[in-house]
Amino acid sequence: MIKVGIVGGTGYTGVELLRLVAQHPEMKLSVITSRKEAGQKVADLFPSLRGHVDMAFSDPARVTTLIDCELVFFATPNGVAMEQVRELLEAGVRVIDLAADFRLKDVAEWESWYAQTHACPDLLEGAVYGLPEVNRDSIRSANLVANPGCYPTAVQLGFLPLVETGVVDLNYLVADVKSGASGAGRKAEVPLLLAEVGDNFKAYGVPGHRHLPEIRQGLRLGAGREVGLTFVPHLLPMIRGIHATLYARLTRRDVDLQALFEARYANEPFVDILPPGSHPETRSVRASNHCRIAVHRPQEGEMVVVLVVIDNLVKGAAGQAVQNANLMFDWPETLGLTQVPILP
Ligand SMILES: NC(=O)C1=CN([C@@H]2O[C@H](COP(=O)(O)OP(=O)(O)OC[C@H]3O[C@@H](n4cnc5c(N)ncnc54)[C@H](OP(=O)(O)O)[C@@H]3O)[C@@H](O)[C@H]2O)C=CC1
Ligand SMILES: CC(=O)N[C@@H](CCC(=O)OP(=O)(O)O)C(=O)O
Repeated sequence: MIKVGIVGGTGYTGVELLRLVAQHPEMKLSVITSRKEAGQKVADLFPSLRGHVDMAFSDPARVTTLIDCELVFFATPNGVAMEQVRELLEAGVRVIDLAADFRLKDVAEWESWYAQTHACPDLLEGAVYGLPEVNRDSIRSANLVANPGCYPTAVQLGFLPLVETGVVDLNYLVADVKSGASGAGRKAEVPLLLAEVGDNFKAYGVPGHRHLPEIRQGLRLGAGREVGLTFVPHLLPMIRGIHATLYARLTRRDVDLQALFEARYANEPFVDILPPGSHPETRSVRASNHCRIAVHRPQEGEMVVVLVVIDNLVKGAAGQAVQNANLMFDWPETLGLTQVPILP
């Protein structure tokens, strides 16, 4: 078993990591941090973990045992991991950052979207973008993995079969994506109150959302050229789940889209291409690491519509991080990730 640390264990992705690490046969939780809850027992704060996690939160400013871990997950806000990663890497600790610090290769682009100066731009080149369906081999040998964002996971998995094969107009891709409120993190903010999110529905970030450059970077690499993308996120009155509706114009009419998607993901343990005519639901992936995709060509016209669902906290964050860890430590890729989704 390897020793695992989690920095930021009281957020939604940190608690989801705790749930998954507690069930993982090769990981032993060694450190879990929180500034606000330091000294508190994890199971007192999160009773669902009673009997599974017998440990207290440590103050990240005082903890010295992270460097004794083989693997540290950062489930912290953007800008935290980049301040600490160098020391961990130099001590031989492998790191998976669930935030965005190492996702963009272009430091100027990162600094303009995240409105911060990057603390270690020299580490960007060696960091591996942790989308296993694209970078599996590089992830295996990576010491620093940038876990993708939740929206970027759904949008890239849905568009990649189309852009990699060049069967759509790459100048006009449209991603209309909806997220549950847990995507915004566990914080006390008025827009996240039940009376604001509940029985309500709205778009946000239309002029520009920080996931736009991340998605564009991934699609550009898949297509081998720049892509034009309109990305519009929405906040749904539900807790978990992302639903992406993706639109593109076909440049080839003779393509069998169902066969294309099935072939692209034939060996992927967590990507499920649904039968023709399907409409995936977010609850079909709730609390699981699966991504379910349906591809449509309405009225046999020139538009392709791809529907993608993931759980933002699992395939969109903590589950994907564990999938990456499985690759890094040469374990079966599905180890500890075989949970069946929860219905209803
Ligand atoms: N929610 C989601 O669906 C997804 C989130 N992500 C990303 O994952 C990261 C975590 O997200 P989420 O769990 O939602 O966030 P939360 O806001 O819910 O939790 C953040 C956690 O980080 C800790 N923290 C905050 N500031 C610091 C700091 N300066 N140093 C150390 N610890 C700190 C907090 O605890 P305390 O303040 O007590 O220290 C808390 O445990 C974010 O970068 C987010 O963008 C990625 C994909 C999906
Ligand atoms: C619903 C909601 O608010 N979602 C978040 C995205 C979540 C996320 O985790 O983004 P990073 O990992 O890139 O920080 C948002 O739009 O800001």
